[in-house]
Amino acid sequence: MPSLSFTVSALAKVNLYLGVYATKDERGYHRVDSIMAAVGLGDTVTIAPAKELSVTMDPAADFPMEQNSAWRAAVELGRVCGREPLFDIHIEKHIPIRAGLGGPSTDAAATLRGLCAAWDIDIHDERVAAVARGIGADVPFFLYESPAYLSGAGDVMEETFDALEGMSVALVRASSKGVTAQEAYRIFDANPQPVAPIEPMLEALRAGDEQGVVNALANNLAPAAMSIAPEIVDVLAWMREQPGVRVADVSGSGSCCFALCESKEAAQSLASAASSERGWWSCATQMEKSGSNLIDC
Ligand SMILES: C[C@](O)(CO)[C@H](O)COP(=O)(O)OP(=O)(O)OC[C@H]1O[C@@H](n2ccc(N)nc2=O)[C@H](O)[C@@H]1O
Ligand SMILES: Nc1ncnc2c1ncn2[C@@H]1O[C@H](COP(=O)(O)OP(=O)(O)OP(=O)(O)O)[C@@H](O)[C@H]1O
Repeated sequence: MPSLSFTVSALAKVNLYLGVYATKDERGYHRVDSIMAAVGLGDTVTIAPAKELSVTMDPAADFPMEQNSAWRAAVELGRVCGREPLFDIHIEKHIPIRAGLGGPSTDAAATLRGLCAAWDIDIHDERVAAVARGIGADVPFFLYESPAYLSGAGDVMEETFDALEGMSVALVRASSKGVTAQEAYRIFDANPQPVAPIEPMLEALRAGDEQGVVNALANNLAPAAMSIAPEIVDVLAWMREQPGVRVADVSGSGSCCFALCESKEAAQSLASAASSERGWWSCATQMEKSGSNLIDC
């Protein structure tokens, strides 16, 4: 039995740029260009040695543990590395689901990070990247620095940027059942949307130009998310009117929206007003340098 326990922070992401194309790969996944940034809202994943594998969540999951992204990541990494994943994995959930914030994906990436530490495997080993991609398109992002540009199905690392750390962000999600990525891509196929040019966002990130990032924010999956969860339209209109908001958009497939704010205070006031005036889930946070981090071992 391995001897060490690990605690890993599993942060959420927002998409600063999402360009979905109608073309698909052999799995039926759309070709996308995705630029994601980690934010300070996160789950906490604790991994402790045990006699057999188990995954628990707080609040408790309403689905079998074998379907948990963390379980799938542990089993698959064990298989490719010839190890038995004998761990209790416990996830303290804070990231809302069906929100486009990458919750299940970051939990899987945090599990991979913890198991790599336990088994002394380089997190950037090609086997780990392949396992990550097999669990979900967003998983590889959480193994690298943030922000990052990924191509392919949104799972092939192209470039990371030394930019935006600490930038204030507010997250708002109207209460509803949310949107799954699968549903959003299905609606996109029925009505494909044009892709915004990616170069202005890449140039802004390379230059560390915050205003350039604000100007280049784009997501052509947002109309699909809005048709599934029409309350997004109301949330975004409201956010864009709030003081200190530089820009606001849908994160990935939604239904969570995010605003890049002028200050920490602006993000905090927006989040409190969203909850107190509108009854929406909200969070004031900031951009972080990496989507998953070992915080204790
Ligand atoms: C919307 C985004 O979150 C933007 O970052 C991602 O593209 C989705 O990433 P994800 O939730 O990790 O996606 P997965 O769990 O791998 O896939 C869920 C479903 O989304 C669709 N999917 C996902 C990614 C992609 N490039 N094309 C797709 O068509 C597929 O129907 C897939 O069955
Ligand atoms: N660790 C996990 N945390 C939460 N949900 C999980 C986890 N593992 C598997 N799931 C399943 O994933 C479903 C949510 O998937 P979905 O792709 O809609 O997530 P999301 O939060 O929108 O993330 P993304 O931004 O990556 O699309 C849950 O209803 C649950 O059945």
